Amino acid sequence: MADPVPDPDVLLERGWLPPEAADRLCVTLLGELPWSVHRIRMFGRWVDSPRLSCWLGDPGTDYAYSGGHFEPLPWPPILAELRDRLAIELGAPFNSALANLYRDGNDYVGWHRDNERELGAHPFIASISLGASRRFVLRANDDAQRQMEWTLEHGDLLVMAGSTQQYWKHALPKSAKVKQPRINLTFRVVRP
Ligand SMILES: O=C(O)CCC(=O)C(=O)O
Ligand SMILES: [Fe+2]
Repeated sequence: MADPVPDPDVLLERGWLPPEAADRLCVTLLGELPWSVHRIRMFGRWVDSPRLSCWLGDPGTDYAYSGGHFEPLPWPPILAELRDRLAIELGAPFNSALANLYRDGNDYVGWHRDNERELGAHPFIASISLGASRRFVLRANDDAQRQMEWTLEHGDLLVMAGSTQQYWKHALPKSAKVKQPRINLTFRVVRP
């Protein structure tokens, strides 16, 4: 019999950012990041990604995902500070981040893995949630019935590590009742 798929290597720290810091970050990023619609490739077609995004990072951390290619925007000070705190606490040399803005519950991210070659064999991803609470779901690649989910809230930190991207997909489903925006920051280590 094949080895069972390991559980995802996920850590959730509620309220990692205190409410006032999370509020300030959310308002600043909403107003100041140059949000845009990324074009991604889905089932062989180019489509608008169903959310707004902004790719940030050190020079040279160009990132190719879903068929697109993105040059990073330099770190705004408020994000450089957050990156440094995460790097120290988690012991990971984060050099880039994908910021996502879900304008309301109609915006979403479909099932995917963050397993691009640039992220290495065991991608280490630290994800900060700001604004509206949204469901975040993990599903085993080989068994759609095997799922786990969390409601990510303002100020939460979620870390995905180890073999999570190898064996599990994740998604942030639509939610008709959500009327408020949510921002998500996923800090990553991109190798040349
Ligand atoms: O918004 C989230 O919590 C997840 C975003 C995500 O999976 C991604 O940007 O790769
Ligand atoms: Fe992802």
